[in-house]
Amino acid sequence: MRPPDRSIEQALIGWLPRQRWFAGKGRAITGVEIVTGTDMTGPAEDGPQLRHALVEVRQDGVRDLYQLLLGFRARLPDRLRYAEILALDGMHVYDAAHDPQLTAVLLECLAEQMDLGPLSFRRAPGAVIETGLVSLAGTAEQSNTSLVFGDAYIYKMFRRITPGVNPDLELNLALSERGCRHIPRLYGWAEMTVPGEGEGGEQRATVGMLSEFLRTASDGWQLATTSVRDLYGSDSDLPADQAGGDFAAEAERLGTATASVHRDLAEAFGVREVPAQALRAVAARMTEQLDTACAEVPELAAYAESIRSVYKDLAELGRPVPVQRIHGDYHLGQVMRTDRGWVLLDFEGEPARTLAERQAPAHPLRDVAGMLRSFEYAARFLLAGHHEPAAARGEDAGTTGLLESRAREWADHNRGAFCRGYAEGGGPDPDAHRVLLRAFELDKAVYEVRYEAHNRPTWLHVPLGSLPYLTT
Ligand SMILES: Nc1ncnc2c1ncn2[C@@H]1O[C@H](COP(=O)(O)OP(=O)(O)O)[C@@H](O)[C@H]1O
Ligand SMILES: O=P(O)(O)O[C@H]1O[C@H](CO)[C@@H](O[C@H]2O[C@H](CO)[C@@H](O)[C@H](O)[C@H]2O)[C@H](O)[C@H]1O
Repeated sequence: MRPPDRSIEQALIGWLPRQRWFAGKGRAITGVEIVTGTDMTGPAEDGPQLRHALVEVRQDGVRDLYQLLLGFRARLPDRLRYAEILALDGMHVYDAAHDPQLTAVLLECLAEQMDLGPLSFRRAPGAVIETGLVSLAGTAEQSNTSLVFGDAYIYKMFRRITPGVNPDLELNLALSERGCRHIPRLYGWAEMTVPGEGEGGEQRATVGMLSEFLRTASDGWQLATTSVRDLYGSDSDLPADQAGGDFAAEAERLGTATASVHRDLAEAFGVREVPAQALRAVAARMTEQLDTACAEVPELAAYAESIRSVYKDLAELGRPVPVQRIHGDYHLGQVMRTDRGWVLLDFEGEPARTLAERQAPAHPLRDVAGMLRSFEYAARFLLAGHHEPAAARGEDAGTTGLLESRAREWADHNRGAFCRGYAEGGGPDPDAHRVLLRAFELDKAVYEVRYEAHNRPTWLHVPLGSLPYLTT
């Protein structure tokens, strides 16, 4: 007999905060309710059973929806022990995302375009989906759970569910329709009916996306940081382009691929102009973010005046600027180099923003700024501890100065290459839009200061350490 929902809900209060993808960490959970439960396997005497669950989690008066795959087994094999949520009356309830015997059902549902209660599974136009592949749940630090099926597909199971079409699916669908070669091939998606705003309101929401698994790809962050290590380890007289492992040619091609995706997005969703006077509101929002960040991270205050003056330049730009759909959370961890060039992933936008904010059109140089910040991160993150006085680390000041200057050299060299590739690919030339680019880079750096303070305090020195450069 399966435990009653009440017992599962109770167990989830302790289990959810331990999950990497749970967005409400650090806030007390005041209630969990299984809003919909959908059996995805038939009743089996002995075998495991799969139930899809949408749960509402209440914290500080805020209600969030999360998607779970619940597995039920009378005997839990040791290999699934770590995924257990509850054991009651001889039945184990566990996170079935880790059970390939059950996740295989997802591929079947997608291949057959099944409708199961509130859930609908759909194939992308022209796609054929092979079933019977074994899945492995990704171990990456992620906001969602990804299941790799064989070496053919990756199913992204969105964890926090927001009513509406997820921008990742929305943009991937539009880019696929345009034949864009800088995204993984889209095979299908899953959606469901979820409670919406207002009394009795219901809406559809995207809950999963099946894409081509890029099995031979290398991730941009790994490639870039390998190049940085080569430079740190090389003879100090060798310039960045001769130190081995030079990343600049890749950075340039990445710039060109970015411009190509921006062009496809502009054609698919259109471009509109933001009048010059509206830039005051944009600058005011950036200033608000800065004030909040300064209150949380006092070290930022030393740069506040210089940052404000850049935002003032933006407010007074005096000309309209074009805006369009963009990636929205663009960094080296979101791009992969494949045998067909750079491929862009995860068009969801910054995880902490609302759906409306993530769907809002923006200037494409915001993405360029995001990637330039990422180059800065790649160059600086190995300087861990180098924000402390050299003597405290038993080093002389010369070593610190040398590493700092090598970091600057790597970042400048690759920034230049990326911007060149972006302009050559038809994007707005970053060099010709310095006010916009500087404001976007600083806005991102301020976001990162808060992000690191909340999520990875040992990385806080990375965005803080680049502020002297960005503010001069
Ligand atoms: N199509 C793909 N092929 C290969 N690996 C992928 C693919 N999509 C995602 N990944 C891997 O999974 C990681 C997380 O994917 P992402 O879409 O960014 O998920 P999340 O929204 O949870 O952060 C990526 O950084 C990449 O390493
Ligand atoms: O990938 P996510 O959508 O979860 O994005 C969030 O986490 C990122 C870190 O994983 C964070 O990115 C920051 O760190 C990266 C190196 O780990 C660096 O390349 C990025 O430039 C930097 O912003 C991202 O900001 C955050 O939204």
